[in-house]
Amino acid sequence: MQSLSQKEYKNEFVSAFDGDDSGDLKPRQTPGVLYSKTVPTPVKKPEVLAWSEELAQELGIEKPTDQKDVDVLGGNHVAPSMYPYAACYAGHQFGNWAGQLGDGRAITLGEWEAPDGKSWELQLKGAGMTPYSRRADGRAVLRSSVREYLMSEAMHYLGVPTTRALSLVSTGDQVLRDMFYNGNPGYEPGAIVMRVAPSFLRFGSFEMPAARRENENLRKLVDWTIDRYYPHLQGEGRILAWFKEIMEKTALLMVDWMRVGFVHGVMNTDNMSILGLTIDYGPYSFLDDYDPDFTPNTTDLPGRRYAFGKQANIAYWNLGCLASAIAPLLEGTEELVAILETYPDFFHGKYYAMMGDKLGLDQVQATDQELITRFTQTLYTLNLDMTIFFQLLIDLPQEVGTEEDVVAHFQPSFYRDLEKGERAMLLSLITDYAARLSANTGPREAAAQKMRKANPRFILRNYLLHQAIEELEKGENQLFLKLQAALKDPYSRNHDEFFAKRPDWASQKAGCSMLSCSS
Ligand SMILES: Nc1ncnc2c1ncn2[C@@H]1O[C@H](COP(=O)(O)OP(=O)(O)OP(=O)(O)O)[C@@H](O)[C@H]1O
Ligand SMILES: [Mg+2]
Repeated sequence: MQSLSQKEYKNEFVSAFDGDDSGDLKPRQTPGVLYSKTVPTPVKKPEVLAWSEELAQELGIEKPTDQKDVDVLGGNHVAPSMYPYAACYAGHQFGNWAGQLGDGRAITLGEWEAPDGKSWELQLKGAGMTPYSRRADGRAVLRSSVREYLMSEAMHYLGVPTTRALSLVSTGDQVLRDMFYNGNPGYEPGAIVMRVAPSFLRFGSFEMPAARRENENLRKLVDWTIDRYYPHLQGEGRILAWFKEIMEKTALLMVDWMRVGFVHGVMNTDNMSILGLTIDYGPYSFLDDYDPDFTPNTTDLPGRRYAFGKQANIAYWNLGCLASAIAPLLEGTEELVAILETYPDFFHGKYYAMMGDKLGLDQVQATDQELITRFTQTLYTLNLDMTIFFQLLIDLPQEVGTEEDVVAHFQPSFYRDLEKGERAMLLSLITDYAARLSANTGPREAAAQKMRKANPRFILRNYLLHQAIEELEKGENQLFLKLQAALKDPYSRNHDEFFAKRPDWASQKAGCSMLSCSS
């Protein structure tokens, strides 16, 4: 175990590429470089609110005991071997080219080598102005930092690829935010999350040099990324092979999001990880009642571009942007396009296999695809709670029984009374499902086991986060601690105090269902 302040950090990204070493924080375009040196701006009084001990153990990081370590987490101390920087990236936002964006409030401090030899970037989110802050302040509020801290860890324990969060620190400073975008800004407590990931490179990191026609930078970045993160890909054609892997990782990520009912909310290309990780926890949500049109992001309401059911398509679109960015490195685009076009089939194959696991099917036949579609249609039409419904499905009795029996069994997943036709719809689905389940080659218990692995029982619902944040702002952390414990064990029945639908009061309340990007 080593302490944050005494570690010898590596800075391999910085060593590999030209950067802007000036340290100047004035907002500006930085052509020709992939990053700018950025020292975090000190905060008034950093205090550790939360610490991810399991992650720290894995990385060999000592829990902060002295002020210097806490100061690293708050951006008040930069260890001598660190080279802190903000990365320069671009992006397509809501379908439009946005040009240079960059880390406007994220600062990578250095690379931490873990005992197993793996390297992790340590990054502060909310640590102050960078050359990419544009007109904003480089800060993050407690509300959004709690959401990022808890949710990235929750996703990890759900088995969904994600950036991780090591610590949550309050800064002692106030941050001005117009939370509802209604012209009524107010002060909120500031906070900083230390995130870790093998890399925070995004699709937008490649779009930037491509847009600037900096072919040398682009080629070097692609080569470096493959050597470091995809080292098994060597020789002729490796850029294509690399793109295929990113395509597959991204598709698998979408499948995982659909499995657990996660809606990201801001799938711009600058929020797409080159490693297929979930990155940037902003106005995200789990689904409560199943609705493919649900978007948690108030800014996204007009087009619902980032709604739950559109995520797989948006990922495809985003992969198209990445393909365009790397195309100049290839002789022609035919093969690249051919790989891209395998996405829909690849995704659908994995999607149906995943849904088969959720339903406990031994294998998914063509007729099962119809059954799967009936499930999602029924969930949607009847406004059923996704998570609770699949849990109840695991406990379905061998004998399905009458319509009353079925309705009573699934009652805990209802947000409203069902009409006559809806009750019949549910009965017929469940009857057909039970028949299909008995056609499995394995025993019923094997199906149940598969279902328990595919279907989370605890999800971090927005209203729970909202309540935990309200408490924290009053200086209480009871609910926060309970959620932090529950999220580590999401497939068990050990945290059934949270096994409940979103309460009525939370359905329209800001922060409990929908959120703005203000963070
Ligand atoms: N308070 C802020 N100060 C400076 N820049 C910001 C701020 N909030 C967002 N940005 C910048 O605006 C762009 C889009 O923001 P977005 O909400 O996707 O990212 P984010 O939540 O800040 O960070 P990340 O993607 O690193 O998790 C990014 O370039 C981001 O750095
Ligand atoms: Mg972002």
